[in-house]
Amino acid sequence: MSNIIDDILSSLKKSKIFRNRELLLPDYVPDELPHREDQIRRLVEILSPIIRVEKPNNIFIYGLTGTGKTAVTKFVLKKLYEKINNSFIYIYINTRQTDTPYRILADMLETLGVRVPFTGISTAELYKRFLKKVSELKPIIVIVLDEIDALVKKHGDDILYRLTRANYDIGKSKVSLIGITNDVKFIEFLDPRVKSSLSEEEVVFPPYNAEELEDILRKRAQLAFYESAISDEVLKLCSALAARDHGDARRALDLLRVAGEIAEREGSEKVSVEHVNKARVEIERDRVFEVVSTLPFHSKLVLLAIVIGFREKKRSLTTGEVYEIYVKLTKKVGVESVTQRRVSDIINELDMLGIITAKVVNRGRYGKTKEVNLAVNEDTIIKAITEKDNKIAGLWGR
Ligand SMILES: Nc1ncnc2c1ncn2[C@@H]1O[C@H](COP(=O)(O)OP(=O)(O)OP(=O)(O)O)[C@@H](O)[C@H]1O
Repeated sequence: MSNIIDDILSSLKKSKIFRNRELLLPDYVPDELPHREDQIRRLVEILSPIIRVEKPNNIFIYGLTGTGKTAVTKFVLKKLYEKINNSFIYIYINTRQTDTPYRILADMLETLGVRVPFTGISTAELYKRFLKKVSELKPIIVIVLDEIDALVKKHGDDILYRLTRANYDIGKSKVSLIGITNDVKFIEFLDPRVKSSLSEEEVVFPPYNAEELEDILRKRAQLAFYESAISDEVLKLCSALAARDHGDARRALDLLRVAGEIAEREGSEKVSVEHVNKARVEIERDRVFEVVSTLPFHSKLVLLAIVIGFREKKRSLTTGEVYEIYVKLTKKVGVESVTQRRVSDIINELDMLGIITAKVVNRGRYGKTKEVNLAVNEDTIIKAITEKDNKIAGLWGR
């Protein structure tokens, strides 16, 4: 047994592919961010009052996923901090991970050096302590709230409202906010006062095109891979695939990294086009697994109804057929069913997630219905539904 482990460890140690694989991981902030010069310049200009210890305007940053919003923001703040660290402090919080107003305030206080018990104090009290600490400090406080749509969808915009009011509450201009989101529609749902305060300045991150992605990948690959392990063909393929997807640099980097990992597992000395294609399948399978296994209970049942209907009828299904099978499943698991209207909404949600396709068809005097088809591998769906949910696993005889 220990021989197997030693063998694997020593083969990993002597990677022929990666010089430094970590440089391709999503959290790594590279020292160069090609094709984001405009956004970097804008952010530096907006933040420049901190040099004089004056509060910069609040900034609202938006753009699709993987367009470099987080990387650029962290990069700019880190570089500014290296140069002028006595005039400001910055706090970065990803509100999808730190997902309650309590934890957000607690994290902010802890970054400012104030210890906070895990529970036992109210959010209002924490906010008061935060204001007190901020007004005592000399530097400007820049707070980055990444993925703020996640926070607002879960907890409303109360905490944002408080933070946009912080300067009034302490009677000094000390706190600057940077809100980041990839959900452009989200801002419309904000309280108008929060909205206008947060978007004193707006910075938009457009998607990358294939050539830009290729430049980005090439720079990252030079550091992460041995020169002999990577080819132009592979870089071009990863960029083209990610550009087709909507110019997502994260996806391009993931493809390249996973292709490298597959090449390494197979003992190859070079990443090939075939490795990239295998990486595509592996990433898609992981994505489907992640999306499906975290669906709410009734959405899982609806999806299972679609899989069962498909196996029986071997053709696309109507919403009515899906509903019928779904109701039978709810009886089997002993839960109350939701309405047909809600099932129809769930079908739309599954469509938006890319798990199924639901196309409206006109059936003449029978009115309109939807043609429901599966868009991803059936076995991955079943595995994701049954592995994480005992109640549903029973239906499948596991
Ligand atoms: N111009 C660039 N040069 C090098 N790497 C980049 C560039 N833009 C993005 N990346 C890399 O792509 C990945 C995704 O970028 P980032 O997390 O900044 O995207 P995002 O716009 O914040 O996405 P999301 O909205 O999904 O959080 C990261 O690994 C980042 O380092």
